[in-house]
Formats: sequence, C-alpha cells, structure tokens
Amino acid sequence: MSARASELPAPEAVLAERDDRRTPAVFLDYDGVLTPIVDRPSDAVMGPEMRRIVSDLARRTSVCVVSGRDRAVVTELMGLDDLIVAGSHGFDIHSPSTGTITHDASSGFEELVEKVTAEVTDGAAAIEGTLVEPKHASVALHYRAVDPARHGEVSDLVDGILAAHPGELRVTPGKFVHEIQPKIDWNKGRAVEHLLGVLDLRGPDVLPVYLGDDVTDEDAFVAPSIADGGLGVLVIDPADAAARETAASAVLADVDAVGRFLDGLAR
Ligand SMILES: O=P(O)(O)OC[C@H]1O[C@H](O[C@H]2O[C@H](CO)[C@@H](O)[C@H](O)[C@H]2O)[C@H](O)[C@@H](O)[C@@H]1O
Repeated sequence: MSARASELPAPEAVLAERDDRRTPAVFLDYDGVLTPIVDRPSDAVMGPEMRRIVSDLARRTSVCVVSGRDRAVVTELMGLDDLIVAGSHGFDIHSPSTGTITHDASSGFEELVEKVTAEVTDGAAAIEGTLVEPKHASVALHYRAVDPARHGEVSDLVDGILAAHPGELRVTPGKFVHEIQPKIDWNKGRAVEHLLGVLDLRGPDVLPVYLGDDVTDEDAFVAPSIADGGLGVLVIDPADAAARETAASAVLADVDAVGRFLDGLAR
C-alpha cells in the first residue's frame, strides 16, 4: 500500500500505537540514512556518533546493512567490520561470522557487469562531471556534478547501453545517479527476506524493521516481512515529503532523527 510521505507518522509513534514489544531485526540502508547525502560518494563517511549508535544496537539485536554500495566500500565508510552487509543492492551478502551468504542470484552476471562497466566508463569520459562507480553486481553513473544542460546526454548514454544489451539490463534511478544492473529478479527486498530466513529471524517475536531513503529502498518497503506487520521507515526531508509516494509506514526527517530512533530501539 502506498501513502504520501508527508502524512506518515514517526516510527516511535507507530510502535507505541501498536504496543509492539517484539524484538527488532534491523535492516539499514547506508547513504541518506546513516550518513547525510554529500556531493562526492567517497566523502560519505559515517560519523563517530552514528558508529557508536549502530555498534551498540548490534550488541542488543540483529543489525544488517543493505546498501547500493559495493560491500567493501560501505564497510570501510562505516568503519565497522562486524556487521552483516548486503552490498550492490543486496546482491553481495557477507557475514563476518559465516562468510559469503549465497542466494538465487549470487553469481552468473560478472562478465556482463564488467563489460557494461567498461562501456559506461568509455561513454562517461566525454561528459564532464560524470563519475563512474564500479561495483560487484552493478555500475553507478553519477551526474550530480554535470551541467544540467547535459543531463540529456547522460540519459542518452544509459539508453544506448541498455539498447546494446537487449533484455539483459535494468536501470534504477537514484539521487543524481543511474544504477545499471543485470536484469535479475533480485533487489533489496529479496535480500531482506533471504536474510530473515538464513539468520533464523522469522517468528512471532521478531519485528523486521527497514530504514531507507531512496527509490531502491521501496523494494524493501514492499517486501512481505516489512509491509505485513513489520516496519518500513522512509528517511526524507520534510520539504520533499509531500511529493513522495512510498510503501513505508513511518518517516524520519534526517540522519540525526535516525540516530535517535536507533538509539532508543531494543532497550
Ligand atoms: O543504498 P544506499 O546505501 O543508500 O546507496 C545508494 C547510492 O548511494 C551513493 O550515492 C548517493 O550518495 C552519494 C553520497 O552522499 C551522493 O554523492 C550521490 O549523489 C547519491 O546518489 C553511492 O555512491 C551509490 O553507489 C549507491 O548506490
């Protein structure tokens, strides 16, 4: 079910209203949730206070990070290496205690991603301000620093690459980024459902919670465990909330509000 973000309550209010005493299993998106959005992806380093909050929460309950970033990159930006991380939009899942967590879409796309990454890199070289971010299972073409008059060229490049690989790729829009991925039935929502099963977190005493800010996070908000009895939390600037339809059931305004919410969870 979809709602206007500006009409959604805070997650603390949702849990109080439900009188929900279940133990949360927490799934966290990274950019825009654990760190504010910044101009350069490499500058989005998690701050010490959020690091403390996430570490403390992980001592109290299950915490997994589900990011569009490459797994190694998000792990380094967090400065935490003891969390389960599903990188590359949930394709690449790793647990510090058990190693790689495989799933239906774990492999088979490497050659395609390598080829497409090279094509994106070649094409982007002609458009000033673009930034190509290669990942394990996708490639991100950032255009935040591109002159708006040239945004059409960026879209044309993406369309051309899609046309050169009929039926093989999909593109997900993000915040000044085109995420080009293999067209496989896998996403952040599938990753959340998979992790709940693998980690034995299904049951009447568990409250699955997902926090995210971007378009790709909507796949997690509609995942059955989050949408039906769980809690999906959209992080969005109140100034943008009236224009955003979402499947989340609660909202937080920014990274500081995320910190306060996580700090109060599972106590
Ligand atoms: O799923 P996430 O962990 O939220 O990652 C989504 C994408 O985040 C990054 O890009 C976005 O954040 C950057 C830093 O704030 C910003 O400069 C960029 O414009 C945003 O699109 C990351 O670089 C991507 O790989 C992620 O897919």
